[in-house]
Amino acid sequence: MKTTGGTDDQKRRAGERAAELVTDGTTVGLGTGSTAAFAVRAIARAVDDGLDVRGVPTSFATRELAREEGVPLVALDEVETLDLAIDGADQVDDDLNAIKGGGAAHTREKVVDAAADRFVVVADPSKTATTLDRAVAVEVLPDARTTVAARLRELGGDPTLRRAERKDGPVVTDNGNLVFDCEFGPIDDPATLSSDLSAIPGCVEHGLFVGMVDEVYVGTDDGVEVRTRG
Ligand SMILES: O=C[C@H](O)[C@H](O)[C@H](O)COP(=O)(O)O
Repeated sequence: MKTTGGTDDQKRRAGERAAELVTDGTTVGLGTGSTAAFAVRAIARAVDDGLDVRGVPTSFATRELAREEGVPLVALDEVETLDLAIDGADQVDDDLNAIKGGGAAHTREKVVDAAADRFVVVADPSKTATTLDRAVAVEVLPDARTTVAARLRELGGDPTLRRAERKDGPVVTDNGNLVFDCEFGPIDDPATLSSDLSAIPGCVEHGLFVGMVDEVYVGTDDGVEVRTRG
């Protein structure tokens, strides 16, 4: 379920600017998606030029990309903290709360992004909103999909099991789970919804990232707008 309306140039500007934050010795979380991919490629070029970094990939897809491009990698279970994480988002509000998971990678992304001293989202103008209102991705244990769907409806949501493209059946995440896309309409209180979703047994992780993002780099047609929390 991709929701972006931005251009590749906008995404490239955001990704490349964020990649400039990577300095010698940095352990950097490598986000997932089309915007974060520009940062990964820019980091790879810096590695070619001699930069010493360790990348922590947030998905199978990003691990493959980073390997192809030549970014040295370290596994998530080998790090306790990261210096920096650079990741995309499906939507970011004025308080820098975000919705992620359009590529079903939000569970590992949240682990990596939360462990980073500095978490920078790279985005294009189509991702910005005053109030979050996109569907929230909810990764669920396969056997818990019926009970979790019922709890999501009790919270006012309208969950739809994400279907795979070019495969019959549902999307299966890198962790072997399923994903609901859950419509809540405008989310006036992301913090409360985030807590409520986290409390559902069988919900592995959801795509609301509340109070986690330090900066958003929004690539525009002629530059990069930097938004900072607070
Ligand atoms: O699961 C995927 C991630 O959360 C992505 O970072 C998010 O969907 C944004 O992807 P894109 O930059 O391709 O719009």
